Amino acid sequence: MHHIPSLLDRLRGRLVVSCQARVGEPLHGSAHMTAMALSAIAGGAGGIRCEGPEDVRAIRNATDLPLIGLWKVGHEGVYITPTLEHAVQVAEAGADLVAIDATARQRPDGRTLDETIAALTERGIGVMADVSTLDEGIAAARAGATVVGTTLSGYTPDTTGASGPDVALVAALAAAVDVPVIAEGRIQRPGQLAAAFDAGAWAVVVGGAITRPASITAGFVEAIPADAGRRAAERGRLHV
Ligand SMILES: CC(=O)N[C@H](C=O)[C@@H](O)[C@H](O)[C@H](O)COP(=O)(O)O
Repeated sequence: MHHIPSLLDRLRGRLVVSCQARVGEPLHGSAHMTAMALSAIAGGAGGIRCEGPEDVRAIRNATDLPLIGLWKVGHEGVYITPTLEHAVQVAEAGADLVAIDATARQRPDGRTLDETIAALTERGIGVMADVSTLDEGIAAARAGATVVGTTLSGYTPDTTGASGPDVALVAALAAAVDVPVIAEGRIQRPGQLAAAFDAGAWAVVVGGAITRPASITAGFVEAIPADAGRRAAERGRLHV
């Protein structure tokens, strides 16, 4: 764990960009995600969050900046790095911190969160605890998590329905735990990132607003007025 203090120092006050594309998305694949990561770094990102051992390995080969790795298995329940074995493989692929689901839900390998965090820290692997509530963050910090992130707020049965980022959770965690708090989830605009830092975030992770061109495009498309086509035609500039 000797590298952890300097790693945290390198993340302090920085933007981490999450570069992820699921199977079936046009940008899926390590070459695309490495290009995405390098683009984010060119823009000033201080770290990268990425998914799956292949992408972690590829991006590790492309940068020395801090890497937060995870492994998504499925879409429901505990799907962010669900087992100890997944976490170890993400670390072996080159992640500096491994993000794991740190909610109070039952884990598929039968290990408790405490056992999982203990087994990782014994191996010298730093843990980002992805939580959805204050209580989960406190429990994860107590169990020895290296950092706590708000990643899962809005994505559990008890916390669904949120629209913007959970800045209140960032503030509550920052007041309650003595490990760094990472703000993550639904940060769409620079002002929201600033608000997360003001609330006490150590670092801020932004994903989709930077790295998901399909949803960025959809946001613009949704803004097209319903009568835009008709009004344009009425202006009579059709050369047909
Ligand atoms: C809930 C979940 O599965 N979150 C995932 C965690 O890695 C990613 O799908 C998100 O993109 C990431 O957390 C960044 O958030 P946003 O893309 O909203 O900036």
